[in-house]
Parts: sequence; C-alpha cells; structure tokens
Amino acid sequence: MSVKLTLVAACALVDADGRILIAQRPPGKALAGLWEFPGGKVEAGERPEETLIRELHEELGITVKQDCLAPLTFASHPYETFHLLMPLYICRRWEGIAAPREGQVLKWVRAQALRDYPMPPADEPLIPVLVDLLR
Ligand SMILES: Nc1nc2c([nH]c(=O)n2[C@H]2C[C@H](O)[C@@H](COP(=O)(O)OP(=O)(O)OP(=O)(O)O)O2)c(=O)[nH]1
Ligand SMILES: [Mg+2]
Repeated sequence: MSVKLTLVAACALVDADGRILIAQRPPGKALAGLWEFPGGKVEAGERPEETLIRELHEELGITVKQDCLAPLTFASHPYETFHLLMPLYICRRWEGIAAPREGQVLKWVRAQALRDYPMPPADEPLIPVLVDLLR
C-alpha cells in the first residue's frame, strides 16, 4: 500500500475588519461549489510560500510579499485518491484589490460565519483555529 501525498498551500487573507476571504470552487473542478481558502498545489521545485505568492496573483490579482505570509496551522486529510497535506498561512498585508480572476465567487466573511459556507472536509478543523485567532 502506498499513499499519494499532495501538498497544497492555502492562505487566510484577513482584512482590516478581521474578515477572511473565501472563494467558491467553480463548476467543473473537483469539490465544485465548496468554499475554500485561496491557494493551490505546490509544483515541483517550488517552496510553498512561492506557490502562494504565485497563486494569489493568478487567482486574485494581488501581490503578496513573502514576509507577510505567516504559518498558522495545517490540514491533513485522506481523500479517496490522495492524502492532502495543506499548510494554511495567514496574511494581513498585500497590494491590490482581490478580484476573481478564474471565474470563482469571492466573499469576505467573519471567522464565526465560516460555518455557514460549506467547505471541503479537509478545511473543517481549520475553522476553530481562525475563530479563536480572530474573535
Ligand atoms: N486551494 C485550496 N484547496 C483546497 C482547500 N481545501 C481542500 O481540500 N483543497 C484541495 C482541493 C484540491 O484537491 C486541492 C487544491 O487544488 P486546486 O484545484 O486549487 O489546485 P490549483 O489551484 O493548483 O489548480 P489546478 O491548476 O490544479 O486546477 O486541495 C482549500 O481550502 N483551498
Ligand atoms: Mg487553487
């Protein structure tokens, strides 16, 4: 037996009011319709921070500096076909205005309200961490 480990870097962008950005996965993608933290798969040769800087620019059009990415927690979740290992960073400073660049719907929500948005099962344990941090 062997497990396929997939490394995904994700980010909780937190605005001045303490709200968090979530994005709805577009139709056609795996887990379509669920709300997620922006981010994506770490590609060969990339550091996770580089992945996030790249993904946040591709998906949202914002510019993030490595110094503004702080490790917060991580998800470890067995999906059917792979095991997801997903470090979650937090970022409170960036340049530009986050806008949907890949057909996703964006929403800024309070940590307590994350429960109202269905997220992938891997994300469930991350919510209390954000609630504690931003209460
Ligand atoms: N970005 C992100 N991915 C998540 C979260 N929770 C979760 O289970 N995932 C899973 C869904 C996918 O299997 C994987 C990330 O894949 P993705 O489709 O976003 O990857 P990507 O941005 O590199 O996009 P693609 O080029 O592969 O289409 O991690 C989350 O909160 N954010
Ligand atoms: Mg992505």
